[in-house]
Amino acid sequence: MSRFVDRVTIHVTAGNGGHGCSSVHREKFKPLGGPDGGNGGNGGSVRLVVDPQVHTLLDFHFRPHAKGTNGKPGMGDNRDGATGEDLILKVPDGTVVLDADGKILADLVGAGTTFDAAQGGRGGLGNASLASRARRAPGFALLGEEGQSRDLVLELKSVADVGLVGFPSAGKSSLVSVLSAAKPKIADYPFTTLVPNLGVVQAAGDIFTIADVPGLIPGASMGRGLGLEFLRHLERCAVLAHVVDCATLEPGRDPVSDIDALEAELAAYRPALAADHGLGDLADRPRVVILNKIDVPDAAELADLVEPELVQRGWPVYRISAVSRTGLRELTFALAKMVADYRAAQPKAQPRRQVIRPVAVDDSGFTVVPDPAVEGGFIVHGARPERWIAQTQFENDEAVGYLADRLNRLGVEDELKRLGAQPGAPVTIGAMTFDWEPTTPMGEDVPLTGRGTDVRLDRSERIGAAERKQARRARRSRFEDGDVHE
Ligand SMILES: Nc1nc2c(ncn2[C@@H]2O[C@H](COP(=O)(O)OP(=O)(O)OP(=O)(O)O)[C@@H](O)[C@H]2O)c(=O)[nH]1
Ligand SMILES: [Mg+2]
Repeated sequence: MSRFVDRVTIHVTAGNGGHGCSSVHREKFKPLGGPDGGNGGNGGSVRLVVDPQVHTLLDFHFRPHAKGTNGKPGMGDNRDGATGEDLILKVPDGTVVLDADGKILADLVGAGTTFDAAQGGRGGLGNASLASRARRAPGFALLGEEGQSRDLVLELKSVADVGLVGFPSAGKSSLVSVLSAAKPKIADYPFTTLVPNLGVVQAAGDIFTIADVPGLIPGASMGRGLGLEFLRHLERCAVLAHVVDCATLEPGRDPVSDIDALEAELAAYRPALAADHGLGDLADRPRVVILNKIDVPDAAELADLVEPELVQRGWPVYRISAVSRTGLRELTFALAKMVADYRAAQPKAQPRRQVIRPVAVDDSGFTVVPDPAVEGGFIVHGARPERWIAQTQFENDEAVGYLADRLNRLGVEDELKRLGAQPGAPVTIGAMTFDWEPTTPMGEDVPLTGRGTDVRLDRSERIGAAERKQARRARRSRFEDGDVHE
């Protein structure tokens, strides 16, 4: 029996998007055939998928880092880069996903249930996709976005069929060790068991699992002892079995009062996931009472004494000894039958194809706030402007011009103006701070340019047709004047 790992922190990183390509189509006699740079491929995401074949989180314990494949960059000739492959992490049924702060993000129940752990970065557009009427041959492409990266905590509640409930040293671990191949630690001091052990029990054709959990003491539902830790593991058990120590010499304890004390704890426990999949309250779970240690003479007598009262409560009672291995056969078959009955009574679990995604946030807006660290500076917040910054090749003037246009269209410029930003003010968006140069000198309209460089970045030095004509005329007149001989 492998170690039963039930809580692990994993670091998931999705693949980065591939960069877009900036390329110009070339062909014989057609040297400038228009932009043909392809788009970068999207990065691969990381997904958690419930697989009924997986029973522990052990793998994650050894390999806590998971990364999706990067998207490939776009290429010339309109070839798009390949999409990165998604990384599928198989998790056991009943895995609870929490963020690093302990907030529950998802409870994965049912084969095939999927959780998007990290979203792959979008591929950047190539210059072919960026071409428009106003910008016929863009000399730049967009960069691929980085893949999402985050830490997640995976928690597995033992999804055992039978959960053992009992005071410390009642013999729970001993029982699991004789019923299954599991070898939990057994000792005569309380709280020997600190993490639950799962055992697989075979009863003729039936197989069921049994969870040996830490001992329970009064006050556990308030967190005493290993309290809540213990109760958490019982939430998904189909059958609860009280393991009672009939040989205890502690004053004030006897089988009936032990059971009553533990029942009170079960009743007081508010399952964190009570409503989630119709398991109902712990109180509704079928019970069985196991009177242990009857190899001790006094214990057998005590068992005789209390058995009628327990039977009267409607609970099946079994007398066993884990040490001398008596009464185990009947107990095993009885538990197998209770589990089978319970399973049959449950609505059939449909294989679910549910996909759980982080709630989509509205990313259309943006806000501009004064920068507390810099006098006269501003910070622009917003998913889109921040994404655009990440997509921009800042060494390329055209790309910067395109970014400026996008920000302008979104209204960032207007908002900066409204807040009284002065030209040259340091403006921070995402990881980038730059001096704000209004793209439109206040109040003036800039005509759209044709292809190539944006006029606003670089005033054109090219000579217009009118100027050429004038120059020709000037040359001709000089020639007629004979100046040409000089
Ligand atoms: N005589 C006798 N002793 C037993 C029997 N079953 C368990 N014990 C003893 O009781 C002590 C406690 O047994 P464990 O199996 O560790 O008890 P536990 O309920 O798992 O205890 P915690 O893990 O501390 O909650 C050990 O010394 C066992 O040898 C039994 O049937 N007869
Ligand atoms: Mg134990």
